[in-house]
Amino acid sequence: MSLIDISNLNVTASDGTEIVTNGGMRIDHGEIVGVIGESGSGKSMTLKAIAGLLPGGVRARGSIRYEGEELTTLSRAKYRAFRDRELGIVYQDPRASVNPVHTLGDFLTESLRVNRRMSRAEARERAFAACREVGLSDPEQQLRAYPYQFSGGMLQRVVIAAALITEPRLILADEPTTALDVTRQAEVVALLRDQVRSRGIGMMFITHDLELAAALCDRVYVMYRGRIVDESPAERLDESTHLYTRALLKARPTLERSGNRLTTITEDLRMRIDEEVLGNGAR
Ligand SMILES: Nc1ncnc2c1ncn2[C@@H]1O[C@H](COP(=O)(O)OP(=O)(O)OP(=O)(O)O)[C@@H](O)[C@H]1O
Repeated sequence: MSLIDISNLNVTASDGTEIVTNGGMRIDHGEIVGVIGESGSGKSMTLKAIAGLLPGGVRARGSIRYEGEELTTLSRAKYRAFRDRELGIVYQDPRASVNPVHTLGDFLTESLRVNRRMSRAEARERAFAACREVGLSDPEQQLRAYPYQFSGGMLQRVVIAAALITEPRLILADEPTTALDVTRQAEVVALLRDQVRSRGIGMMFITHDLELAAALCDRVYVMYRGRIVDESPAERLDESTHLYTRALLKARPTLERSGNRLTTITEDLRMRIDEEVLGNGAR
């Protein structure tokens, strides 16, 4: 049985606009699954549907099973308990995940104290260990600090520590390195990969970056206009025959052809992709 098994997922905005159409996806135990696609293709909304964190007015229909348990019918309270028990979530901007007026120690220990009812001392011990695991050298001092005292890369390490501290079995990572400078990006990806692999847990990793997805993931889904249009083992992504995946591969910025990515997907090509994917030209 897969860790996560999604079928017929439809995510709809309050005005009826379809955001995700007939989504189907699975993540096996211990598997790192990439989701790639352009901005607005529905990657984050798929993640939020799994986490039960869709914005107000946005609805999900269909089936999302976690080890066979249907999530879409859970009450709010049960969904919250499920998230706390099973999921770790890492977003793009670490500053949006933390409370600027709370110390990082409070941030890291809050869910342990509130949801796991750990004593202050026990939660602090756990937080120290979690900090060391993500490469923070002086937890004693760092846990007393406030978010503004940390660089983006260091803060993302703390957010990853917080995502792992409750020992989840699935990490949902939404472009976790996009907001970081290039030198920090590789470190944070390596940290996530090492932690996920050594714990044998699953991860959904959303990215715009095809090369990163190919290098990090076991399997990759490609999304276009709310639809999952292609799926490939990561090491064979380069060989995909899907028109859109081929267009993404061609549009990759290279050293010779740097600059705005995806500029080589021309309107003409887009119309052909729409015809193939949607069956009837533009939506
Ligand atoms: N609160 C909302 N209500 C209605 N529609 C929304 C809402 N938030 C986002 N959308 C729409 O849902 C679609 C998918 O957005 P989503 O954030 O999942 O895309 P994405 O692939 O993650 O893009 P990005 O890479 O830019 O984050 C977009 O067309 C977006 O405009």
